[in-house]
Amino acid sequence: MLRYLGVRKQYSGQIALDGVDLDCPEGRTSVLIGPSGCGKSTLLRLAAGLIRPDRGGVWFEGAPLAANNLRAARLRMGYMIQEGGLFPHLSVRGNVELMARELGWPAERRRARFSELAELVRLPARLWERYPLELSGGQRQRAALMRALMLDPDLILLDEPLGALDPIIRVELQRELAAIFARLHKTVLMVTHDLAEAVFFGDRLVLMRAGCVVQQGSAQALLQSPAEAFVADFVNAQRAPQRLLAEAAEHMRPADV
Ligand SMILES: Nc1ncnc2c1ncn2[C@@H]1O[C@H](COP(=O)(O)OP(=O)(O)OP(=O)(O)O)[C@@H](O)[C@H]1O
Repeated sequence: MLRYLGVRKQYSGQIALDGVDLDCPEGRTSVLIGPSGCGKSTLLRLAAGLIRPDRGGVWFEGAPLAANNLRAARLRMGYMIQEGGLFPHLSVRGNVELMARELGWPAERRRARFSELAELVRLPARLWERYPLELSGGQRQRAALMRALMLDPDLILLDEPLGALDPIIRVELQRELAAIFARLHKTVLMVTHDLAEAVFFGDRLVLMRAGCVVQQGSAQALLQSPAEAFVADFVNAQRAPQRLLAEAAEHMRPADV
């Protein structure tokens, strides 16, 4: 569904992506991991069409993303940027319903979808009319997640979606989101700094370093057969690599074997 071919991207002379080939298959969750600054968010921005590659291309549903098809493609994507990116002058409801309003959804449909999502992310009704500045970081993150999911997109791009949440809500949301993505056959490309979260969500893990993909495949493959020393170092830097391995075995799908 989403494919990067030979993608290179520089920001003012500094290389952010150095020839990335990556396939995000339909109905699967691919998780980007790697050290800070290795290019993970840049990959999401390219998919959302916010920036253009200097070389190579980003393909969505078999067609290269270009000026003439970007808007139609964007309407089928939900994108949540790292800090949430809520508009400060709009309430939670205003932010979440913005695109649906622009597309002419009747008020009743908007409200029904809003309530469904608020329940999913556990955002209490007393916060719905508040402005982003009146929310905690975790509440803002949940509102941003609602906004990304509002139009029921086929492709979901999430940049550290659960990073600001407290551990209990985070674990609950991990479970529910993973179940929803699987049930509704969503294609997801997600960034996380937490390898345990990556193992939990990811059908496919993509480990990056300095603008390049170092290894991609099942969590099991990454943990048990690291392609190079960097992969092993990255895994071993986690608090409980052995536990991750057990979890990876538990979450493995038949297709990954
Ligand atoms: N707008 C920009 N202008 C200049 N350099 C940028 C810009 N955005 C990103 N970069 C640089 O490009 C590189 C890749 O950035 P990117 O945000 O994709 O990394 P990341 O892996 O998502 O990092 P993190 O995990 O810290 O969010 C970094 O060196 C970063 O400093």
